[in-house]
Amino acid sequence: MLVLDTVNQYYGQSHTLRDLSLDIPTGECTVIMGRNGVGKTTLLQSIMGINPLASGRIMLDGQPIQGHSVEARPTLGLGYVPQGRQIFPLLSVQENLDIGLPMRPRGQRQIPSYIFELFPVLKDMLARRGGDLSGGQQQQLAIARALVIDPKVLLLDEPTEGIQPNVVAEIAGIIQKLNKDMGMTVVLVEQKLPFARKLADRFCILDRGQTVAQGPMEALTGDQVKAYLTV
Ligand SMILES: Nc1ncnc2c1ncn2[C@@H]1O[C@H](COP(=O)(O)OP(=O)(O)OP(=O)(O)O)[C@@H](O)[C@H]1O
Repeated sequence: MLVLDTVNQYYGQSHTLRDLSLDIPTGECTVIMGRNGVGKTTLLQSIMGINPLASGRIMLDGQPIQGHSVEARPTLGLGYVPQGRQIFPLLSVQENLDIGLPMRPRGQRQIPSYIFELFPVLKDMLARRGGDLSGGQQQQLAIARALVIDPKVLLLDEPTEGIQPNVVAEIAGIIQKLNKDMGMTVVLVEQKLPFARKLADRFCILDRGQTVAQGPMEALTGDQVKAYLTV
């Protein structure tokens, strides 16, 4: 279980996450939703240690993780696919993947073979520069790169943003395999409601840095969608 307990975070004077508490159950897919600017990316970045907390605790399987540096968080089992993918455009696909290898245990520093089973397209493009891939292929590379460390929890920030519908369906299938077949805990920031409904077991809606609604996905009501999600 990943637990956020009364988390507060500021950018300068700007109070971005406000007493935010959230339980993310192991093995489930939890979607974080909310309008632009409510703090979804900040929440994921705080879990990854990119943004220091002003107060509150983040615990993974009962252990507080704030004491761990941003570099150490992946070794705790946290895989992160940032918004906008942020692959290295001038490095090859192989080099982008290899970046995670030093975080694997000694003696096991090779790309796990299941990654190429999930993303066969990447195997055919290992020598190609990341920047020469299509948007969908770059998103696949970003997910694959996060998987190199064998994460327990995979955090994905708007993985469908700017991606063609056929690739969105492919990415949905991959997330489902990771979550439902392999039991990986998934935290998904997503604005597209049908995609969220397809994948998520639970939802959490943020508004101005606070959790305003959460529960099983099927309990999300039309009124909540209207109040917090539609523009
Ligand atoms: N590095 C930063 N410095 C200062 N303010 C920031 C920074 N990053 C984000 N913010 C502000 O914090 C608030 C929350 O931003 P955040 O990106 O977490 O929201 P979001 O819900 O992910 O939005 P979006 O859906 O647009 O990605 C916004 O008002 C944003 O302008």
